[in-house]
Amino acid sequence: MVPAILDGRPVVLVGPMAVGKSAIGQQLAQQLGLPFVDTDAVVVAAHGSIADIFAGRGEHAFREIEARAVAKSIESAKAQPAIISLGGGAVLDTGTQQVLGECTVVYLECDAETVADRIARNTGRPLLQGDAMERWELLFATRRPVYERLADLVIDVRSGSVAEIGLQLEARLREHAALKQEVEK
Ligand SMILES: Nc1ncnc2c1ncn2[C@@H]1O[C@H](COP(=O)(O)OP(=O)(O)O)[C@@H](O)[C@H]1O
Ligand SMILES: O=C(O)C1=C[C@@H](OP(=O)(O)O)[C@@H](O)[C@H](O)C1
Ligand SMILES: [Mg+2]
Repeated sequence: MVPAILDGRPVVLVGPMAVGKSAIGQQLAQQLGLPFVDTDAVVVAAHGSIADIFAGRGEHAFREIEARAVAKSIESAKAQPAIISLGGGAVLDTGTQQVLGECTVVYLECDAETVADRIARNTGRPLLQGDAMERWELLFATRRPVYERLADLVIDVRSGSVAEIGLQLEARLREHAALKQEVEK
């Protein structure tokens, strides 16, 4: 049976790099007893590391592979409910934007100050080579309107642990599902 909190739709977490999409998605899935799908992990399992794909085949090839992984993951989550976290740039694909119209999209909202330490610790992201913070801020500025436009729910992740934000997100999803049911009555 599909849990009422999902409202029949896959829940998909979006937002810029290092805001916690993977960690909070995993946490939420665990709370709800649902499978968790990280589309970056789907890509890596089939094609090797993201850094190697960027280096060997370029960003364009990565985006094509990513869009297919996102579409497949969302399609299967319609039949077999799951929580899905995307990579930060997946929302740029117009096909993905369309598919997200059939999901509950959660935008994790953050700022440069909060992610600075996490970005400094993890140097594996190909798009953050060089001055990582400058690159992050530039990417965020161009992508922010897309995240905002696609979002059904916006969660402020500037404070709180992964566990605390997971519980907040669960409460917001319940509220959202209940409101939708009320409107559809
Ligand atoms: N609210 C949080 N508090 C502390 N650490 C966090 C929080 N959210 C994420 N992290 C940590 O930040 C790093 C990046 O998180 P991750 O989930 O990989 O981000 P994303 O998938 O958005 O790039 C990970 O080490 C994760 O454990
Ligand atoms: O923002 C991006 O363009 C990217 C974000 C990464 O995922 P996270 O947002 O989970 O770090 C990963 O998909 C790739 O390095 C590209
Ligand atoms: Mg991630």
